[in-house]
Amino acid sequence: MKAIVKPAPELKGTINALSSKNYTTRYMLVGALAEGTSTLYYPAHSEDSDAMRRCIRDLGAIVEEDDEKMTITGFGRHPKPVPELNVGNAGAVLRFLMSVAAFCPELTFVNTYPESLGKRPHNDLIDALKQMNVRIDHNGGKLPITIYGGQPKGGKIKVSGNVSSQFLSSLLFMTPLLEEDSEIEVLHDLKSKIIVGQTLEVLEQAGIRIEADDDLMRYRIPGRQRYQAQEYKIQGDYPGSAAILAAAAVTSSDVAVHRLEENSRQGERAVVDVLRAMGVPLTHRDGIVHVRGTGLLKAGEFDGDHFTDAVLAMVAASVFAEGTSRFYNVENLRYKECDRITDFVTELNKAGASVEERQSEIIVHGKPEGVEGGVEIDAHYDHRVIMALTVVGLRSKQGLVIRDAHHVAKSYPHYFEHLLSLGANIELQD
Ligand SMILES: O=C(O)C1=C[C@@H](OP(=O)(O)O)[C@@H](O)[C@H](O)C1
Ligand SMILES: C=C(OP(=O)(O)O)C(=O)O
Repeated sequence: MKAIVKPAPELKGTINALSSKNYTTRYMLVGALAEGTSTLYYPAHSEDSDAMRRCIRDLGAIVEEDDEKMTITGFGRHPKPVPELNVGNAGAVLRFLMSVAAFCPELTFVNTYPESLGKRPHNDLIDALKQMNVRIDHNGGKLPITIYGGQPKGGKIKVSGNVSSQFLSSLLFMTPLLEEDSEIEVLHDLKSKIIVGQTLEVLEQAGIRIEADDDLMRYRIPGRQRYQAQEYKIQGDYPGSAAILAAAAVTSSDVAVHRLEENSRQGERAVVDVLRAMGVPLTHRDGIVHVRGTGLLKAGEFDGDHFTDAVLAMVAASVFAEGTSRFYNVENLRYKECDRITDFVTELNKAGASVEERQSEIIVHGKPEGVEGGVEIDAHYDHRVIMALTVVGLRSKQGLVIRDAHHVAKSYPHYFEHLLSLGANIELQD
């Protein structure tokens, strides 16, 4: 699908935020690891959540759904020994299930997105699982990956945290089910640290006990635990909503996004403060972020690791700010659906923005007068590139054509529909 994004001077209306992708994958997983029946209210519906649902079903969970809820009868620590799983393009789903696969005799994760997930590294998790008596065949740390499990062992486990927090989260979900107690030590830095808080929150709700140091670098996990079947309610998604808020910030707007809890543990909640720091007029109360945009923004300096999945949307907003903005501590954006520094900066500059890259920074020289546009953008298989470039297109002189825009469905299938409902002028062509 091609998205032809035309300039939109004004956006107006109300959106219900989609449900959180990162909570949905976690609640589905803990539902599958429990032995009774859990209920998830308002789970997300997107390619990534579909991937988790498909995989836990393949592994033996019974999943039933109606319009508002999903019930999951789990398999506990006894997944069905299937030969193969297809996680689509979902990094978190792959990494969380690699540890679960350690309970299966032989399971291959296939490579269906060679240009995206197929390029992402998983060595740090492979190294950790090897310490646990799990044998693994892999393609230089990448897909396809075959896990020969059966008898995983706890004990002392070291895992590096400087590429992705998902490796640590994966081990935190699996180690409580082991016979032995475990101690996990995180080596190097821990990137996307905030999201590990979401993992610990969900584990606690599922009745799992874990002792974590305050800096989240060491954990003590008693073995022989059982996940409890529970009821979970999924909150609105900040990372996806960040793109809608950025669109409202760069136009003349009156846009309210509902279902965004003020006290959420999603790191991307920080976008409210980032936009405020850029001078965007907004309020946040009763779960509603209300932007009354003027299109005037000022530059700022931000530690992007605090809101990793919303950095691209905030960079897109800063393209129109007065002054130079700096997003630092973002090196691990290079290991996501595409290289979100080099690939994204290339597309922004193609659109007429003035953006520079460093190994772990994105530097934006703002153009309050707008960018030229009038070019075709490559989506690089990345939903967040698509959402962010759409924001840029809305304030370009000649619009932008985004190729392969259907990849937006990885996390936010209704993104264009939501923007259209606010009055954006976007044509979608198959
Ligand atoms: O744990 C999770 O669900 C996620 C962790 C983050 O990845 P990294 O830890 O690789 O930064 C985030 O970007 C991703 O969308 C989801
Ligand atoms: C990086 C992302 O997801 P994942 O790592 O789960 O593929 C994302 O949603 O932006």
